[in-house]
Amino acid sequence: MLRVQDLHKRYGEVTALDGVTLTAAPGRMLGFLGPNGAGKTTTMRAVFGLVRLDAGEVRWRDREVTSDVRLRFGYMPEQRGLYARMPVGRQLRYLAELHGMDADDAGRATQRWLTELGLADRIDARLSDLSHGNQQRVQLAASLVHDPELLVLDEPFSGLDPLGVQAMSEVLRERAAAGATVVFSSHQLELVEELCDDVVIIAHGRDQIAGTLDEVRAAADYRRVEVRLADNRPVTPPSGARLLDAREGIVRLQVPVATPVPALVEELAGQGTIEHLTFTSPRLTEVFRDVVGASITDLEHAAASSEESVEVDA
Ligand SMILES: Nc1ncnc2c1ncn2[C@@H]1O[C@H](COP(=O)(O)OP(=O)(O)OP(=O)(O)O)[C@@H](O)[C@H]1O
Repeated sequence: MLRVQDLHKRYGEVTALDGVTLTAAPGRMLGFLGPNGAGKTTTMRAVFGLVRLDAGEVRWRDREVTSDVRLRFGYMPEQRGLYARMPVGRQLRYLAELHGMDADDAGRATQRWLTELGLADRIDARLSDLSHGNQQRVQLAASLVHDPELLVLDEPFSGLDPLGVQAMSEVLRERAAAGATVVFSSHQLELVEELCDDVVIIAHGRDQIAGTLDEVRAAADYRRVEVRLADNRPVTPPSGARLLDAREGIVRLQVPVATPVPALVEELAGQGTIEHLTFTSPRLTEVFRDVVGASITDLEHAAASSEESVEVDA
């Protein structure tokens, strides 16, 4: 279990972390989300001791995270940090040995991961001679080559083509299934929804919502309704509902969570024959927009009221 507890970090005037707290469990995948500048990279770097924190702590399996403990961690940083001119295989073997593997095991692990990621024939190529997506695969291999118990990846999917996304997804799923704790940040929320068991959304260096994917989606105070009436008859939103959009005959509505489903069905049925009706929790994208939008509004209110109080004091 990884526990990140109440992290605080300022860079001069900028508050990067303002109490970030999260837990990631073995055998599960955690999506670590937040808008640009929310503090995701700073939190991840803190797990690896790369940030001098003002306050807070990181614990692994209820113990302090020392450099020995970190040998069992794997990190794919946002600023990819491998040696551009060194042959791919050589640097993977080197990194495996740095993490305590002997030369034979390091060689085998290098072969295994390059094969698994479709790069076996590039083992002697220089990293800089590979395409962007293949360099990203090597970065992934570098974070995995020592078989870490905790895998932390900063935007691993950015810039990958659909096949690269699929390969990356499969590896992460397989690692979690093998018992590793997997944490990754991403702005591709559909992908997060597809892959993750758990989700944390942060904004302004603070966590805003955390839980299983289902909990986070169900926490919203509305549900999504999709409806199509026979003959594409138009739908008038029932009382309390809000029209989201209408495309190809399907009308999407937001209804308050307290709306009784039978009453909703009755009202829609009164408008025509229902051919299609679904009632689901909002998508992660909607939750993200709600949570992050609300926190920006809160901050603006706080700023406005502090300005007001300055004026009153003056
Ligand atoms: N070394 C640094 N010096 C000064 N400010 C920094 C430094 N590192 C991060 N920050 C600031 O801290 C805040 C959080 O940055 P961070 O990179 O953690 O955000 P992020 O959530 O990873 O963003 P993104 O989604 O854009 O990658 C930002 O305002 C950033 O400018």
